Amino acid sequence: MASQEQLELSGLIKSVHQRLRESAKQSDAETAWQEHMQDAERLKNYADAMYKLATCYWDRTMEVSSKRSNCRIEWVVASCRSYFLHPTPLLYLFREKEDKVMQAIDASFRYEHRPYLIEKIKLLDVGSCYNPFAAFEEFDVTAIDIAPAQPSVWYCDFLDVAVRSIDRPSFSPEHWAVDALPKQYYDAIVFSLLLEYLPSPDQRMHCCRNAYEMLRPEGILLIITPDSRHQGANAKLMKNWRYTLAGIGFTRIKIEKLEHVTCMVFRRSLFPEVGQRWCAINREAYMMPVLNIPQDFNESPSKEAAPSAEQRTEADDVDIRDAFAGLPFEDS
Ligand SMILES: C[S@@+](CC[C@H](N)C(=O)[O-])C[C@H]1O[C@@H](n2cnc3c(N)ncnc32)[C@H](O)[C@@H]1O
Repeated sequence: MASQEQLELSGLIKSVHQRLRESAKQSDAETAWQEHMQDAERLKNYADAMYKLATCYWDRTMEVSSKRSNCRIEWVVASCRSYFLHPTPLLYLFREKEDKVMQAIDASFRYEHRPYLIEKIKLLDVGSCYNPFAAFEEFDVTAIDIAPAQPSVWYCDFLDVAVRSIDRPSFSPEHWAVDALPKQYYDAIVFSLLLEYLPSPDQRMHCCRNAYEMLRPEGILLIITPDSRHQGANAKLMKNWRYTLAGIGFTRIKIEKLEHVTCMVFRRSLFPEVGQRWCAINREAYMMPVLNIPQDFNESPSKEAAPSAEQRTEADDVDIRDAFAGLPFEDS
């Protein structure tokens, strides 16, 4: 069962997310974000709480219960290894698949692939907080955050970062900050529990477009999103993410439900037509190019009375369960 401290840390994180969403509803997401970014104390408290929760509770619980395969960090590492470094990297399998799709569009399609050369996997961890991937030697990590909890994490707002045709990331060491990030440079970009921090679907979309710009063709975007509901409960939402990202030029190549999160890998396709074809074939009536999260559809908690036992929905039960599991994000 969760300790008092764990509940307090979760509560603090939840309240920051909630406050930001409330303020975006009352003004607009851009204004709410600017105000949020001015609040140095709140950002610092959030960073401290997140760091402690992740390293003292979540990661440790996974180790103790021998469920390391259930850990989002390990999942990202394993996915990158099999995609880039396996004796037969998955990357080449997806080339073959894309070629087949292109030939279905145009029977005369031919493309001469080159080997995807890689020494270390260049990984951009957006919303890194405490730079968990620094511990793995196969990565050359750029860790960024609006509230770094470790000195190896650079200050950077991914919603407001310059994306340039430069040959490496540009830093301003005196400010511990990123000046600009390069186009078509990273092999892998990680959004671990990032998107639900952002109060509006447009901001989430902006992050995904930025990721597309910064990834090498055939690079991958790994998205971890909180999800404690049963397998399939968020299936429509996740399928809509797939639809939306396909429209940008990503192909979803893996999705896996772990105990408290859904993990996905999207490949920056060599040919945007691959995503467009997926959209054309798979579009269902409800699908829209928008990145919603469950919280977008909830009423303001301040206006709601606490539900009685009979009124409680699955989401409320998940709230209660998560408070004890220590994952704070399935909030109202
Ligand atoms: C829930 S924490 C996740 C931390 C870490 N990735 C993990 O999985 O444990 C979300 C992080 O995203 C950061 N963040 C939110 N918006 C951001 C933005 N626009 N640019 C960079 N970092 C951002 C927050 O400061 C916070 O550290």
